[in-house]
Amino acid sequence: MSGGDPILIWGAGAIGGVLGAVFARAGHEVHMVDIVAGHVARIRTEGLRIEGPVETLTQILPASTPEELTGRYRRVFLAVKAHHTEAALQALVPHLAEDGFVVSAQNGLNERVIAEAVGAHRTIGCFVNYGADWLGPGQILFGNRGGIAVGELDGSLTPRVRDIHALLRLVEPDAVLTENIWGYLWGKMGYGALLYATALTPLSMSDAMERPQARAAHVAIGHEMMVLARRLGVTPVGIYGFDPEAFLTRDRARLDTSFARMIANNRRTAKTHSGIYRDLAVRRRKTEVDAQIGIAPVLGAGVGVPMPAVSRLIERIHDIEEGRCVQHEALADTLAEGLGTEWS
Ligand SMILES: NC(=O)C1=CN([C@@H]2O[C@H](COP(=O)(O)OP(=O)(O)OC[C@H]3O[C@@H](n4cnc5c(N)ncnc54)[C@H](OP(=O)(O)O)[C@@H]3O)[C@@H](O)[C@H]2O)C=CC1
Ligand SMILES: CC(C)(CO)C(=O)C(=O)O
Repeated sequence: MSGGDPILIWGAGAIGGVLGAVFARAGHEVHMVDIVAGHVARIRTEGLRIEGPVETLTQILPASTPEELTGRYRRVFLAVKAHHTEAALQALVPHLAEDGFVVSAQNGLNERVIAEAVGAHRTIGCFVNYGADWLGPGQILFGNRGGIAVGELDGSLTPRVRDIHALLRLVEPDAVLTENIWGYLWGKMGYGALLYATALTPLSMSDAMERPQARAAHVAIGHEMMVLARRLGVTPVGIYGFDPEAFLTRDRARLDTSFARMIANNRRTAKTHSGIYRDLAVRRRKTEVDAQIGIAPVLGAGVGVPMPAVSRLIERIHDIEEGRCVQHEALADTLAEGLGTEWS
């Protein structure tokens, strides 16, 4: 057994499942929590199987539903979808030790919500970009390696964040310990918004990003996000080929390079479609849109940054969620039309 306090993973799906299985394989004591009873049962009997091109492993782990869980934990990873964060926290907080903290292994700015619930001093920020899919009870596809960054919200390099960084390096050897976690989270807000645009289509992420007809919309969406980040005083960090400066300045050559890199990276993954696409087309359920990129237009309104293309994107995702339209190859193409923000 490796040193350190036991680790609680709250949300044992694609992201949390990979974390828990890899930590446990390295000898850490890990407890998994999930609301899907059949998944929990499989994890503690036959084990959690991680499969795909990155690596294959099976770990039998202690696991519970939130109702079954007992005890208090110091090291907690939260890996539920962004719109489940508040509900998860309600059940999680009684299990958080006095000196415990929650690491958000999620997309979006959930650190704000977690800090509201448990205090900023008990919240650690984390950016995750490896690709994974929950395939069924006890079974997760680890589709591709991807960036991970972890940092305290105030940028300080504390012993506990160094400890979490060391853990995350078990999953991604190049995981970064950062003094600018908000920069990574906003980099992913920009890139993530593009993934929402790709999910308006049935195409793979790379095919959707490659369509010239969608380029103006993609640029407008990324631009609005990066203008907002800057207005909020954040310096976004480039991730997975997404170049914040290219989207901020809309420099054509730099954008071409950025798109080429995002497309090439997404061609190398066994996870061809985003989690958003899977929610819409495979799992047929609501996406994280409101809790993830939906907060951007609200923040934008507060600081005078209009976000018309992002707002249209959010409306289109709602249209699909609520059955008013279906995914279509050209659905993203018109998002920037007539806004005067077209890229030329
Ligand atoms: N998958 C990926 O490749 C990536 C995902 N992310 C982000 O990581 C986060 C997690 O996503 P992902 O792992 O894909 O999601 P999954 O749906 O695969 O896993 C989340 C798990 O948490 C469960 N859950 C929901 N509510 C609760 C609750 N209150 N208490 C305990 N468990 C709960 C879910 O059940 P149910 O399914 O019934 O809701 C599900 O089993 C998201 O923010 C996502 O955007 C970031 C980078 C890549
Ligand atoms: C596609 C991916 C893994 C980012 O690369 C993602 O964040 C998602 O599926 O939501």
